[in-house]
Amino acid sequence: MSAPVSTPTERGASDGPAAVDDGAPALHRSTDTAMGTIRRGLALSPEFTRGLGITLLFAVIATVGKIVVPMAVQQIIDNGVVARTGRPDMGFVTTAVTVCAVLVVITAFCSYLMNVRLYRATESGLATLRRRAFRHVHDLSVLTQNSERKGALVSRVTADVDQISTFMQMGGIMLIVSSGQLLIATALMAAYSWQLTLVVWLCFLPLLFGVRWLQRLLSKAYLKVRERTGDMLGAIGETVMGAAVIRAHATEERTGRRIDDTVLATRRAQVKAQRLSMAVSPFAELVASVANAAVVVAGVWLGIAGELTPGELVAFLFLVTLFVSPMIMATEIFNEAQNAIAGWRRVLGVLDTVPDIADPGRDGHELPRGPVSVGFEGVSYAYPGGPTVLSGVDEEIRPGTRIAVVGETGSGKTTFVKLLTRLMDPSEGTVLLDGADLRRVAFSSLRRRVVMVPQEGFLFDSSLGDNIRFARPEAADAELEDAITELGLADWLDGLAHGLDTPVGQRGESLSAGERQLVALVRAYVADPDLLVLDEATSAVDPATEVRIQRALDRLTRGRTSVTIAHRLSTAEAADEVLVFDDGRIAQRGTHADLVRLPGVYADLHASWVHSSA
Ligand SMILES: Nc1ncnc2c1ncn2[C@@H]1O[C@H](COP(=O)(O)OP(=O)(O)OP(=O)(O)O)[C@@H](O)[C@H]1O
Repeated sequence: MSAPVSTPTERGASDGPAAVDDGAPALHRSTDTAMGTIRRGLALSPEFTRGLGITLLFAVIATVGKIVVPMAVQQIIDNGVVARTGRPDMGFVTTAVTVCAVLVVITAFCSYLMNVRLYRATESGLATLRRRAFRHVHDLSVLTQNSERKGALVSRVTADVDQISTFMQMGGIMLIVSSGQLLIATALMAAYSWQLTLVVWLCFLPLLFGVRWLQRLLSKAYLKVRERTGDMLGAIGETVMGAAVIRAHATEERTGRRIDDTVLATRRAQVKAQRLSMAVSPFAELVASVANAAVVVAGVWLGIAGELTPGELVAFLFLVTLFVSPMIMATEIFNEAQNAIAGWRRVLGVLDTVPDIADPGRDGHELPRGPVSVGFEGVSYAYPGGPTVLSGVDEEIRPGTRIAVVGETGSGKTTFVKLLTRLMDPSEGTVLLDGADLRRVAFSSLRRRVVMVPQEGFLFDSSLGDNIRFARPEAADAELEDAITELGLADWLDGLAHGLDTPVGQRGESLSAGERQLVALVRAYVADPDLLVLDEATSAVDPATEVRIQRALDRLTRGRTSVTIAHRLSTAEAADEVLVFDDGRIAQRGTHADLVRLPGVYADLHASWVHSSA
């Protein structure tokens, strides 16, 4: 693919541990505690709390409205059905019912408005969180991304965010309503009878303590669920991507067993968490039944003592229901909240991973246009936690030179070009472009000047034209056609029934391997870089395509500085100079003609090339 060096962040071995800087406002960084996680989550998506005051006002009205019915019942029983005159007062009953009906309608409307506002706020907040998380994943270095399976990474920004969404939309709304309902019910119950209120609270206290204890267990259990889900999605994603290899090696059964293991592990984690959470609701219902029974007994006793009217006792029983439902609801929300906090933690975990290759941004150096010179000064590199794989590289590449990089497998060629394109920073030493330390060059400038064409260019499921203009979306069809002609590929384009509109399929699978290489080369040509870094494809193509590729490569590299990891003898022969890698060092440098005559690594390589093509 000729994508510009736009993933310029790769974790160098010298980097310290990940700290936090996601460009977000200064945040409370702790996610150790549930509150810390919620605070950070809310600060990252301010939409969650925007306009919360008005939403709360509707919530208060909607909640206060709930006490209208119990109060009306009490009034109707005590002052309507049993009026002071001794006869039912139908006028009072009618007025009370009418007022009650109006208030219930207002309450329902406020409840609707509250819901709409909360949904809107949570959806906006989640959209921000998703966008932030996806962008951040793109800012992370290839090395950091590779340390986690792609599926697991995707799960962090999809499934985990969805989990937060479930809580924010269902639980969040209920939490506000339930807390208000609990407070109001308590206040009104106390107004009717403080003794009965005490009875109710005494019944519920064990539940509160029990829930706090369960919170810790549930928190761990749900974090495990989220981790297992990530593993499962990662494993499934990987096997879907690698389906062809799995089939080719007939490892369906073994792969299936691996997937089964992750599915079973997820199931086990879910069952464990659910078993814990299921204990909460029956316990709450038991407590509620005990509270109701205790209120009836104590209420009748208080009534006999003349401290409670029948209407007040009936109203109190209504209020106990009003009290119990948020209590039970709160325990359920609590489960959702644990799950959501676990999800939030994992999303924040992604955001807390520092892009380890920093863009100097506006303060960065702008490279002037024209063929680039490249310098390596005392460059060494070790992958994180690994041995040194490149050491003491001191090289100068003059502007406009075509360099072929050759060497045994594992000798450090790819590492060399990754450092050159700043996919990683050296552990020691400096890489220079036009004399400027690569670390000081602005990404925008680097992306314009330097383009890397990997072995297997990634094609997007779009048309041929769209894939070619990937780096320059504004390029018109005529420009693309000119580029194709200039690279000597007009006959290839003419042979395609739909020309630039040819659909390439997912990952370019509707094209042949050779054609995908051609697309990658034209894409790089259209991007018009000054330094081209190529990893020559190793896949065999038919002779006609091979000729086209060679012709295109020759024209593409003309007048530019180019560094090509060469897997073919012809590429090394055509280069101005050859860099020969051996065990992480540059063992030889020179023209093909000179090197081939000297005994050494290159002569051996050449011999094996000649032998294999004989
Ligand atoms: N991401 C990585 N993490 C750890 N070690 C790595 C990583 N990539 C490469 N290496 C190691 O670095 C060494 C050099 O690898 P490199 O890919 O640069 O070799 P190469 O010459 O390009 O090989 P090939 O021709 O097979 O592509 C090898 O020993 C390899 O195992």
